[in-house]
Amino acid sequence: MDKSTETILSLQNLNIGYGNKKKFIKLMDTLNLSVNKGKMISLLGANGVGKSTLIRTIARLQPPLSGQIFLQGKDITTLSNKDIAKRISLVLTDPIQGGNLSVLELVEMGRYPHTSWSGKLNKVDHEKVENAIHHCSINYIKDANIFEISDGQLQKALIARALAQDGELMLLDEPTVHLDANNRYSVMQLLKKLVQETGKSVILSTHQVEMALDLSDELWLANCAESIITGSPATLVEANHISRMFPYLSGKHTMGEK
Ligand SMILES: Nc1ncnc2c1ncn2[C@@H]1O[C@H](COP(=O)(O)OP(=O)(O)OP(=O)(O)O)[C@@H](O)[C@H]1O
Repeated sequence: MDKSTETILSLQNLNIGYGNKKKFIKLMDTLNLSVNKGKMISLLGANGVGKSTLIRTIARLQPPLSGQIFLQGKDITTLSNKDIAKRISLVLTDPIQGGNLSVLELVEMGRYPHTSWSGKLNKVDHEKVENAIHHCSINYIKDANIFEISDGQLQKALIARALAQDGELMLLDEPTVHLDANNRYSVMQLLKKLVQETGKSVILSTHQVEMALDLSDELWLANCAESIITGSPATLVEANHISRMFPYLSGKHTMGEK
């Protein structure tokens, strides 16, 4: 099979939201989407539209209301937690639990789904950790404590942990939140570089519309009233979906003329 068209993720008739006996909130309806190998996808949409919920559902942190999710052809409900962790690397915005870790130790945690019960890292694990640190250009802080480094550096360390985990799919919920403009750009560029150099697929949620337009292979536009609209940035700009959803950008951003 041509690797570039290999489907890593497929969502089939997926409905997401929250439901219990008292309350039922459907956020996104009948999602039929797929992600190919080596693609960077940005998930855009207003506050509360359900971006984090979608990421959490794909990562199996919460169940869908209905429908199915396939990871490399396997229904995720049939996979063990360890299998999921080997296939999906997740970067959330939650504060890190775990106390007094160095950057190196944080990145090493990415290998835990691959180690035996002892949790001991072998030669391959150490190589993957070194590689991830190298790719993310954080060698200079690898011995620093994670509480001593800046938010931008920590975000890169978390991405390195996800890379060391070596899942085919990286899911990141607002990876640039709390970062200054330079660091937002540098983190998004890092993700782009990783997609190009490692062939991983990335889905990230963000409110950084312009950077997503510049760097993504595909956008998923989540809108309360409709199902997700997908396409390349150029296609979605041309079809006026971007100007309709983000009117503040009007006249400021058309593809190729910034
Ligand atoms: N555990 C929960 N139970 C019920 N409703 C929830 C729960 N968690 C989130 N919601 C609701 O689901 C909706 C979507 O939340 P979500 O965090 O997925 O949105 P989002 O698009 O990521 O928003 P933002 O851009 O602000 O981060 C919100 O209205 C939120 O209040």
